Amino acid sequence: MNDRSDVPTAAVRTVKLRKVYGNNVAVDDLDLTVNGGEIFGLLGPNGAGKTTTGGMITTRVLPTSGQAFVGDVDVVAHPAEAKAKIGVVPQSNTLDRALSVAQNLYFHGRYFGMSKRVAKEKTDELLTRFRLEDRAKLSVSALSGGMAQRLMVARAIMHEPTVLVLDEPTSGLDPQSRLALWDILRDLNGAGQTVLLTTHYMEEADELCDRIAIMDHGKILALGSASELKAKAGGASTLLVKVSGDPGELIQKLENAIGVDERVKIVMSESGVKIIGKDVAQLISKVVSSAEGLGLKVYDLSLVQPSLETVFINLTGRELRD
Ligand SMILES: Nc1ncnc2c1ncn2[C@@H]1O[C@H](COP(=O)(O)OP(=O)(O)OP(=O)(O)O)[C@@H](O)[C@H]1O
Repeated sequence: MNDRSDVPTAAVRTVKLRKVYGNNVAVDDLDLTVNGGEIFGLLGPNGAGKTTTGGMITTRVLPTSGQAFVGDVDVVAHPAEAKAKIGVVPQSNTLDRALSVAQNLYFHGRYFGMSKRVAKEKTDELLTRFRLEDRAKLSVSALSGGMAQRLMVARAIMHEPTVLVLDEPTSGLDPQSRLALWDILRDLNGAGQTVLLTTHYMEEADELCDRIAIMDHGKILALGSASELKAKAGGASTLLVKVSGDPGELIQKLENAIGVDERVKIVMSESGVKIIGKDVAQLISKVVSSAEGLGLKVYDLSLVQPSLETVFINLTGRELRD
């Protein structure tokens, strides 16, 4: 007997979800499931299609084809119903500058059908919870970036959505505000809130997310927990080499000396030359002699353990960063 009554409905599900802009396939037949109660991260470089995916799930971008569901609600067929189940924190500041901090919350509550009394109570509760009570009467333009972001999260969860969707939530925040926001998201999730976020910060995905989908060119390249993804990279680590002089020459020479294939990849990054592979520690002497042969001085050499960055480079041959 195939009794599926005990299988919980996914918090978010996409079926062959697709968005095409002109000739550009921004999201390419994406099948994705976010389980209730998890923090799910879409990790990828700029232009991977993360924002467009989030936009389609949150009804702000119309799919070219395919479907997206929040719970069992089809977001294209029933956008109003879907919106009530979704809390959105967009990439840019969308707080209403004509309103005070408290009013931004209050009117959001009213918009979602709360009575004046309930909207007022909820506003006060959220201002306290997000440590904004002493700013309640101020204009939102008086808030720091971190505070504005906290207010946007407070506003997004005010109507108790099934899923909280955040697009690059810590982009542009200082490190302290970033950590504070991670704490807030962990607390919310601890209280049962399902979270879907997009990010191009591998640390953010690594630290925060239960499961991560690595995305590039509109497709998911790999999916799993951070440790599962790192294990999939076959334990590849990174040898980071810094030389005085032109590292381009060194890359050329190393490619000849080491032989680059699917087991070893060499990329140039801002921080130096990265050699990625399983046993790269064994290549140290070859790297040093290659550099010396070119008259380049190696002034730093370090071995970096597998990270999501390694996973991304292994999958694409490119760096995750811009
Ligand atoms: N409104 C639009 N019109 C035309 N092309 C678009 C539009 N929005 C996105 N694109 C294109 O779709 C692709 C995916 O963009 P998207 O913004 O979803 O990526 P992303 O991974 O979220 O990157 P970012 O972090 O820069 O927002 C890119 O090639 C982008 O140029």
